Amino acid sequence: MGLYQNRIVIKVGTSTLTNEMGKSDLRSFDRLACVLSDIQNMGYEVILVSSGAIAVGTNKLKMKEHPSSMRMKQAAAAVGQCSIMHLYDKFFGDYDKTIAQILLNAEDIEQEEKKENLTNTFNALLEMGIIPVVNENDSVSYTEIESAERLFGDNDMLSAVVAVLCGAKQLIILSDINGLYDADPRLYPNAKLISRLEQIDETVYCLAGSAGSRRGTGGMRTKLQAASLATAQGIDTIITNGKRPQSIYDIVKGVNAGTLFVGK
Ligand SMILES: Nc1ncnc2c1ncn2[C@@H]1O[C@H](COP(=O)(O)OP(=O)(O)O)[C@@H](O)[C@H]1O
Ligand SMILES: N[C@@H](CCC(=O)OP(=O)(O)O)C(=O)O
Repeated sequence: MGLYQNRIVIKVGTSTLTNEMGKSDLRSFDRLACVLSDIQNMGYEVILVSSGAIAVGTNKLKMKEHPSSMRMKQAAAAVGQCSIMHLYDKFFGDYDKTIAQILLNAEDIEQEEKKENLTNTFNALLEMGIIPVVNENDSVSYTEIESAERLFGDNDMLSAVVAVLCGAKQLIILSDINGLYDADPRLYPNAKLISRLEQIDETVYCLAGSAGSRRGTGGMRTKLQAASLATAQGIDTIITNGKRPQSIYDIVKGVNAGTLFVGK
């Protein structure tokens, strides 16, 4: 399949969009909107895959703890999704950009007709210079939240699925860490950043531990699975730090920042 050389998918995790107290990190939202708007002004087509609905909803509902039941998680996601779209609309609006919301479930990708509709919608939005903001439709689906048989797994996987569906040239996964290290730096402070990988095999999976913050899910393992799916379709995948979205300027020009998984 041919890839669109100017089309980029960026995924941002909960840990980048919320602070230690679980509240929305407004500076992160603003910085991200600024860089992505600027990148679009430079001629790139931008698709944003954003997590954060459950965490932001949990905060808005003033729940004392992260909800443990499925129904409360889904309710929190329904509330939080509104809030994050409101914030994106506000910040992207400041940079004169229009955004659109696309909420997906696994079956939307599995059925050929739905898949085609979805691709047409993405293409129409991008042609009009609109920035689609994608999340899993958590309120009607549980694949993301806790199913054992998961296609998306979490939003890392969803971002790879979207990158493949849209024929993006690059998938950029923004995390709360600079990239993949040779061990989890939270446990091993001397761990070294790996700047480039041609192959994702079992030895690489062995380096990946679980999520770093209470707010993130999946940790590096799900990012490796996403990179594996995307690179198999020729899509370069980069993990980099969401607190410094300015590195996206380098990444789109092919300059390394974080960890690059080379597309095959
Ligand atoms: N080998 C590794 N290299 C880098 N980070 C790792 C590694 N193993 C585990 N991690 C953890 O993965 C975390 C990032 O994943 P996660 O918490 O799910 O964040 P996000 O919300 O950005 O998706 C890091 O903060 C880190 O603690
Ligand atoms: N759809 C969920 C995403 C959960 C998820 O994958 O979170 P993260 O590991 O921070 O990307 C939400 O919006 O809360």
